[in-house]
Amino acid sequence: MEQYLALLQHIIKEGVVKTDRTGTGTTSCFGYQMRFNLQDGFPVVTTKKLHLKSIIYELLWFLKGDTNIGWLKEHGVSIWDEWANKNGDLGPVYGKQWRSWETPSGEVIDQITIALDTIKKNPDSRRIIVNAWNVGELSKMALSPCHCLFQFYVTPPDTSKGETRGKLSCQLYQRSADVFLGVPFNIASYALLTMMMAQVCDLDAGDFIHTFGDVHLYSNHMEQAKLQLSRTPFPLPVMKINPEVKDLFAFKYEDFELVNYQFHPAIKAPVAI
Ligand SMILES: Nc1nc(=O)c2c([nH]1)NC[C@@H]1CN(c3ccc(C(=O)N[C@@H](CCC(=O)O)C(=O)O)cc3)CN21
Ligand SMILES: O=c1ccn([C@H]2C[C@H](O)[C@@H](COP(=O)(O)O)O2)c(=O)[nH]1
Repeated sequence: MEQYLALLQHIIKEGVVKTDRTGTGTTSCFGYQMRFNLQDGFPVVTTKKLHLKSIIYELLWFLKGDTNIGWLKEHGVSIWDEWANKNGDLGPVYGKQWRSWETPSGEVIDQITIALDTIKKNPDSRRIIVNAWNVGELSKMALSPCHCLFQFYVTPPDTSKGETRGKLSCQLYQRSADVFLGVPFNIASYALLTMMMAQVCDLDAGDFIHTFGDVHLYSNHMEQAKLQLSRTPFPLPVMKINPEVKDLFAFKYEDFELVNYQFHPAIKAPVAI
């Protein structure tokens, strides 16, 4: 995960001090990009222990179209607790927009299913986009989408190299990024989504490209970031996914196994609300 350490270093070196909505204060840059070849291993931070269980359950929860924290809490995941109302609702956040975006005429659009169908039937399409930034519903969301738009791209097989399968890549635009707490989650989550989508479309996983708007380190994460930079990263682990699953919406937590994950000790940090 040299890419992640380079991002931490970039913010510490080039960032400007900026106030923010939460009142915490950040060091921030505008615009940055990282690329992960998913054949090189699963991109999980190794310079601290990452809680992969929360990441997998959160992704399955998005894919269910769920926007209430009840299901996450049943599985011991608490990362969304601070933003939910007393009934556990977050408003029309990611799950709603991914699976059931409502148009003014009352039509309901399942963007994920459309993306899957397009990858299978029209892989050269330049319109394979999922957008969570539903301007008309932002005021009803507990938090505006941070990972707000992603696009898929299919590379055809290179027959001169004997390849028989194409590769699926994904690029995410993240408008706002908490580099210490959020970004390790976001990288692993989209890398996994790309691998799952590739498997059910009979493609290999290609690249995950992570593009940022306001990418920041909170002032109370600076020491933790420097501690990570003092540690030597380990080789990346491998994510094994149950090959039997051919329906994106049928994946369960037990279908994933992270093999050979070596990591440095966890580092605690407060989340800015
Ligand atoms: N300021 C902020 N940063 C975020 O990353 C973030 C938000 N707000 N609000 C919405 C979601 C919730 N996300 C979160 C929230 C908390 C952790 C967190 O506390 N992580 C700890 C413990 C992980 C666990 O309990 O599973 C960590 O060490 O990674 C991570 C992502 C990502 N998002
Ligand atoms: O998946 C996520 C969700 C949230 N974040 C971070 C980015 C910001 O630090 C806050 C959101 O605050 P805004 O004022 O709405 O930008 O949450 C993240 O990094 N990843």
